[in-house]
Amino acid sequence: MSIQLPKLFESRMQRWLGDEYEDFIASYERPRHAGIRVNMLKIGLEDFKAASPFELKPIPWCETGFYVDENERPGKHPFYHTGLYYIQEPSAMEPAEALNPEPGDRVLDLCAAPGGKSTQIAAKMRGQGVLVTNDISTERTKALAKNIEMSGVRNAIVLNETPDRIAEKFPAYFDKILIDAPCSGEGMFRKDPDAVRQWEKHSVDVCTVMQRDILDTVASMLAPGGRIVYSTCTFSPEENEAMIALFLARHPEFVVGELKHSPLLSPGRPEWVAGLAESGGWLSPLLEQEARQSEPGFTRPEALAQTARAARIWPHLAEGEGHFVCVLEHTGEKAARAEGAAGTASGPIIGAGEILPAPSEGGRKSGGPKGKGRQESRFAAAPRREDKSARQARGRRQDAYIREEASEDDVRRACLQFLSEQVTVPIFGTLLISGDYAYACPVEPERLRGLKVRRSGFQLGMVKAGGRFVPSNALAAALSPRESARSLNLSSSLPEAVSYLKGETLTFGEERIERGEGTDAKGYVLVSIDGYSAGWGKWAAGVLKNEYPAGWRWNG
Ligand SMILES: C[S@@+](CC[C@H](N)C(=O)[O-])C[C@H]1O[C@@H](n2cnc3c(N)ncnc32)[C@H](O)[C@@H]1O
Repeated sequence: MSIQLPKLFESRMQRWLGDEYEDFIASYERPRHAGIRVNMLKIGLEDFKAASPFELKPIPWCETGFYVDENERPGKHPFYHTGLYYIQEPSAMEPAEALNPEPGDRVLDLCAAPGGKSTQIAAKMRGQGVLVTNDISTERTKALAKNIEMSGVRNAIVLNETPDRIAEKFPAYFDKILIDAPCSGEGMFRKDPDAVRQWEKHSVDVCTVMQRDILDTVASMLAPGGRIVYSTCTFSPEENEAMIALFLARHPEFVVGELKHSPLLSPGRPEWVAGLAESGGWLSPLLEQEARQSEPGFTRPEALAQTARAARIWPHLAEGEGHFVCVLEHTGEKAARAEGAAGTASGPIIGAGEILPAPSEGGRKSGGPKGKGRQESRFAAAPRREDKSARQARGRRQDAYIREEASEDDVRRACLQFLSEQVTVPIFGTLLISGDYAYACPVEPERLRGLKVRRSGFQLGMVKAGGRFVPSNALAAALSPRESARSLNLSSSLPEAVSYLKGETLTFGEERIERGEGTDAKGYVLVSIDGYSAGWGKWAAGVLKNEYPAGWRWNG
């Protein structure tokens, strides 16, 4: 066998799988499976199938997921840069399917980096509702923010926090929570040789402590009647069935929900936990202690039996790596949420030329723009009255822009001005200014106070020296060409697309810039590839200055 599996792992699997072990171990000789998931925020499924440069084979448990040949290098196609798909391990597509987020939901993805499941959740939410996506690792939230933005997500906040600090700000808030838990990673041994190196005797023990704490904290953030999906990419029953059974013992207000099983999604294995408990010595110290303390703990047959309703994806039974998924339903009654609550389709918009109050949790506060007509209108930055001292202060600030930070009002004004000139659709949320950056925040900004926030919402842009507003690439990626006052379409089959993605300057005449009548060709242009937005360029006198961000560029 080319992969050297840890001996202890082998003996544990042999013990649990019995006759099935030979098939299981033989799967390590077969190649791993690569997958992509179509981003429905940017393209419809049928359109993608028609345009796909790759041969696609459906992934049975995810309608938008497809197996692709890794040798076709899906990361090296212009469509990848336009966010039309996300490269994702096929089994990893199941947890967000089980969570089933819907437009208007409030969703937390707690352990989210680098963002595979968050982008999947966001696509299902269709830009409506609130997605809080978080990871405890500062470094990993950089990739998370980038993936959220490249996918054109408009309703996400990216946090870099511990679960308990989020819980302080969002008690009983979320309708749906995904815990893609840190785990011993046994299911990833075939895909990632590093996972083998990192696995050691104590991995399972260490992970169970983290998982237990995360589950308990998350329970306090779920609204009555809500749903938690707990997933791992490991086989060990301590981190899966036992973890769930103990959670049920501590939280009788939850039951394990049904999952669509198929020959490819196998049921959970409660009998392994019962066997563990009886034989002793196989449990992590934490679980042994818990099982004793929280009598009847997972030895309660009824709680343990529920874990059969969880699902496992096995590499010898399905085309995917090892995964465990369990739905936990809160048995409380769902409270009705008032129409117009934060982030929903009828919620407040920014860009109407006034500073809107924070969105209320239960519905719209007075003072914000109201009515359908208002939402359909273009942005119009209404002039605001400014007294003499404010005018003088602004004048001084503009003189000293290079040395001084722009004030909140400057950023707000510049942002609204830009939106009114460039963007032809409303944007939902409260305009929140953080340093030089402007965001459309989908929750009451007060909730974010004191938290480590990487993105306070949909990043619209920033103010640079001289008071110049520079739109973010997040904004570009989320808009369609017709939502921008100027746009330029490049063809994926011509070298110009890759030139743009490499950050090169393009030269062309104004006739290629699509724009409304009376709109000057000079200015910010939304650059798309085959009709799907990628980023900004700034055109003047036949030259398009490339604004595609360095960190997103095509390498090599
Ligand atoms: C399995 S990975 C997540 C993969 C991600 N869900 C995706 O689909 O791309 C687990 C993540 O949990 C994060 N993590 C570990 N402990 C955590 C904690 N206590 N709170 C939040 N995140 C945590 C890790 O940094 C890691 O990024």
